[in-house]
Amino acid sequence: MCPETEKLTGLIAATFTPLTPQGELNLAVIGPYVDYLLEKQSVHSVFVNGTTGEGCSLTMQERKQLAEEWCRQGKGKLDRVIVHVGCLSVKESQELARHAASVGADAIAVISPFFFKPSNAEALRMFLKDVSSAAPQLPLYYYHLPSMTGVKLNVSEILEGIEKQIPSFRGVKFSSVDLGDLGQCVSYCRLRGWSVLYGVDEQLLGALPLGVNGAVGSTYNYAGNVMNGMLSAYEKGDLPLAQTLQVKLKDTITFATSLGFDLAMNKQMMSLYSGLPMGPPRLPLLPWPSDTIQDVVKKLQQDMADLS
Ligand SMILES: CC(=O)N[C@@H]([C@@H](O)[C@H](O)[C@H](O)CO)[C@@H](O)CC(=O)C(=O)O
Repeated sequence: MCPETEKLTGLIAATFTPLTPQGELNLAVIGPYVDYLLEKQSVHSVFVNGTTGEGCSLTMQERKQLAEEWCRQGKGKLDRVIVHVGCLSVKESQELARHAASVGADAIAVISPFFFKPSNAEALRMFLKDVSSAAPQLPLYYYHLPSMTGVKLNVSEILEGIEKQIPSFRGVKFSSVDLGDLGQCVSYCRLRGWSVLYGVDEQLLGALPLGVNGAVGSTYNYAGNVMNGMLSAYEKGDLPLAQTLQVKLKDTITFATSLGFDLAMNKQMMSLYSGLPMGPPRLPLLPWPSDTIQDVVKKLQQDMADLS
């Protein structure tokens, strides 16, 4: 059974998946990637095989290899390795959940299936329950990302009574801009000692007064220092500084969006900014020309400079 779980706090990097130029997993990058996050970004936890990690574009075998390597390289260094195990097939999600437990992951997260979508909250709770039954000892987080899944059920509705069905349920990764639903979700989770992690990096500051415990996002791979600064400014009550730092990240994303920001661009930004070879995105995503990436990384460098 899943023990009581300490709350997840602070920034959690949604990791990119390093691929070779030929498009195969490049597991050798993960060791240096762990060190980069810790030493250069002061980010101490990771969320593996999620959207940023192209989890749904990877094979089962690749997802297992990545989960295993992140746990192996992160052992004794990272605070938490959370593995996303959501799949369209509940059986495959169970297999990944079982595997995550066997390699020492700290928690699992599950997105809603998005081809055949759950028709109501109960159907989604049943799906999550079946996944949890394969790894009952691991804390389970529901990963809410309606813009990508098209599953628009309110989280507050999904949470209703979920603890009775899923004893290992410990919270939500909330990647929606619906702050009303977020507030209700936080209120439900807080009463039960669970965590809510916000997933829209460019407006994290807006979610803090509602009581989110931490954040999972792609940009903390390269803007971790600045956003850690934003969190501590908020905690100290220095709102003008927190606002400045938050808007800096938004400025970068706005510029990237004007060029067509997507996961492929994000991944290439990470490679150029960090020096870690993340490699190409996987089809159907297409790589961007290098001059576009140079422009956006120049903007990122300007925005991050002298703020961290
Ligand atoms: C749709 C999407 O990819 N959202 C990102 C954000 O970090 C996003 O990249 C960021 O807010 C920039 O828009 C995360 O919520 C995704 C995430 O945590 C994950 O990779 O699982």
